[in-house]
Amino acid sequence: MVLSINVDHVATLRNARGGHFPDPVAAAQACIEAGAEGITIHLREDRRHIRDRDVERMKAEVAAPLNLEMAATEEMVAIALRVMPHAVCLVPEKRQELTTEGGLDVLNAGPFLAEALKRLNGAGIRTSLFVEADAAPIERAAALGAACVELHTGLYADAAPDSRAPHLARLRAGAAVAVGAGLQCHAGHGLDYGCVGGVAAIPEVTEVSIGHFLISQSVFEGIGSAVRRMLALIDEARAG
Ligand SMILES: CC(=O)[C@@H](O)[C@H](O)COP(=O)(O)O
Ligand SMILES: NCC(=O)COP(=O)(O)O
Repeated sequence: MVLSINVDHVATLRNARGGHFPDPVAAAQACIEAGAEGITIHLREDRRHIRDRDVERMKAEVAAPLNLEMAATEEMVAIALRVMPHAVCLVPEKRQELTTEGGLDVLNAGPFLAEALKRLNGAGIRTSLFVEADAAPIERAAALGAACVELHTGLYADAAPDSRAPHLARLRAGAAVAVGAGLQCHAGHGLDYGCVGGVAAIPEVTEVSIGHFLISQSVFEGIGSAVRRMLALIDEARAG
């Protein structure tokens, strides 16, 4: 299972003072040195954390697959085709949201989503749609030509531990639908030490993106320790 670390909130801290540190690129390099196999960044339309220069530097200076999360807009597609990250994950964005609140409304998406996927696929970029773990959006993602889906794990992660079972069952079922539809199945949002194991134990899930909790935990134990601890929990869960 690939652990891709989302370093958005290193940029949040950097932007708090408008300076140069902490540097999200240095954080990404530290994550890779600690054993993470990918980096995820979300270039939001409002640039509240990751900025355009961060995207360019992450591609140029970090020797690991870069997964660029972005809205399905002309502006973002043009940036992706210029920077050429390893992967793009199309996610929903609402200006007023604190963080991503759910999966893309794939079933009601306009024609631009299919166009964006065609252009990104055509450039050789691995495409993914961030979706709820339900058959209809997953199957629609496959029909639209996405290579992957990333299952939104927020409801599972935010649930009280003794209430997670139905959310995990939904993720398991969604992962099976995804692979059955010929998609690579990834997962992410809100995962922490306490709940990552349930998702990591889903055999069809081949990549998880983890950011806010791990960067927050880094404040107390350092980024290398947090990455190694998360990897150990993932490995333990995969081993069953
Ligand atoms: C799509 C998703 O769940 C996250 O990767 C997203 O980046 C969250 O947005 P913030 O990083 O702005 O919280
Ligand atoms: N797509 C999920 C991601 O990149 C990280 O989400 P979070 O762990 O910051 O909630």
